[in-house]
Amino acid sequence: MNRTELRFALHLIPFLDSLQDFEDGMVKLRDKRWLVWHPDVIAALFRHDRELHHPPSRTLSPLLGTRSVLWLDGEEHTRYRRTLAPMLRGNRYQALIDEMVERSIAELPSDPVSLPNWTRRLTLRIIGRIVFGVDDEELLQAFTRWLDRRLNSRVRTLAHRYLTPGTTRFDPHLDRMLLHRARTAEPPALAAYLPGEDLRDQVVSLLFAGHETTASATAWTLYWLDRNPDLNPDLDLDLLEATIMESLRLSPPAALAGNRMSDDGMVITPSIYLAHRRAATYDRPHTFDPTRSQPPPGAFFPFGGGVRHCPGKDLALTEIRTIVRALLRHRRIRLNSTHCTPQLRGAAMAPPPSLAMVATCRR
Ligand code: HEM
Repeated sequence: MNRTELRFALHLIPFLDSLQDFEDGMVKLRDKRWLVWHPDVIAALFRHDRELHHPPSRTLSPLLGTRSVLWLDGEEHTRYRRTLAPMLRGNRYQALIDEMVERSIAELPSDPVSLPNWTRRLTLRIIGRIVFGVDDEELLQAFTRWLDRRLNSRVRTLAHRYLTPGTTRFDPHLDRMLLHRARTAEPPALAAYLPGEDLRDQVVSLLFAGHETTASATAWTLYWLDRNPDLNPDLDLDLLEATIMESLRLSPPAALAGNRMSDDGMVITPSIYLAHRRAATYDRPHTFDPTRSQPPPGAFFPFGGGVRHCPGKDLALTEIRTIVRALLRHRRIRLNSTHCTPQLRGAAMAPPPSLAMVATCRR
């Protein structure tokens, strides 16, 4: 591994920050491996996505399995997408989300809680209900413990990736519990529509993809609102939407989209983080400004793009909107947000667990 790749692997965010003035909007990581963020290149890449391959993430595939929808390709991938698209529409679950959010807010103590941990627990409960059709707190806690042991620390993540590459990191006991829940799910729960042969990998992938990023997007939105007390998006839905979008721009939950590979083996990684902070595209790129105008194609893609664009986008936005509005309606929020260095979980960029929220009742 060369020095550039080592910095990419070990210090992703400082490495990306060091590239912010590169006008080309692309950098070679090693032979046949490029990191790209120029909007024209990104737009062209997504336009031709169907002709490209989508190799598995070396960090995530030992956890999510080789059959995960995140890296299946061709006909199999199209079939899964067709099943998932109608099942992940946000308005289908609005009543369920309202009820779960209200309950979680009612349970909030008046003592400080870790904001990222709270949003993670809530979004996992929501996707758990969507996938299995029932609440199973014990199962979700076991899933979180399993995930945390593998992704919670950058050192652990990298040790697994480079010292024991290719080793699966499944927990047979947890897999048995997940499969039992999935096999006994009744329609309209999502698991009831997934084919039996890949069930474990798809269920784990949906639970993972369906909560980590949404949790971090919600926590970042609340963070930016706390830093900009003049904004009052509770009263204005357009402003709330613009605030969420600007938070997704400046603090994208996924710093990188999935790898793309050409027939001759050239691997291209789109950098969401760098595209969203490009000075040639955005005026004052590091300033939080929800009044920005529409960015050009290829400049804003928090949910990726092309044939792999996130199928959970609508659901995620419904969750973020609902959680933020309900919190602002019921509680007065204070965060201890002075030092908020992003924490990486895989390539997901979350606020650190030390970001604490005090939520007092509004009277
Ligand atoms: C704010 C929240 C979310 C963000 C920022 C986000 C972001 C992303 C990104 C960047 C990708 C890769 C796209 C690409 O490579 O072009 C992706 C893929 C995916 N996401 Fe999301 N996501 C979010 C929420 C969700 C939710 C709620 C679900 C529900 C299960 C979900 C399920 C998936 C799946 C299954 C894929 C793989 C799609 C494929 O490869 O065809 N995501 N997401």
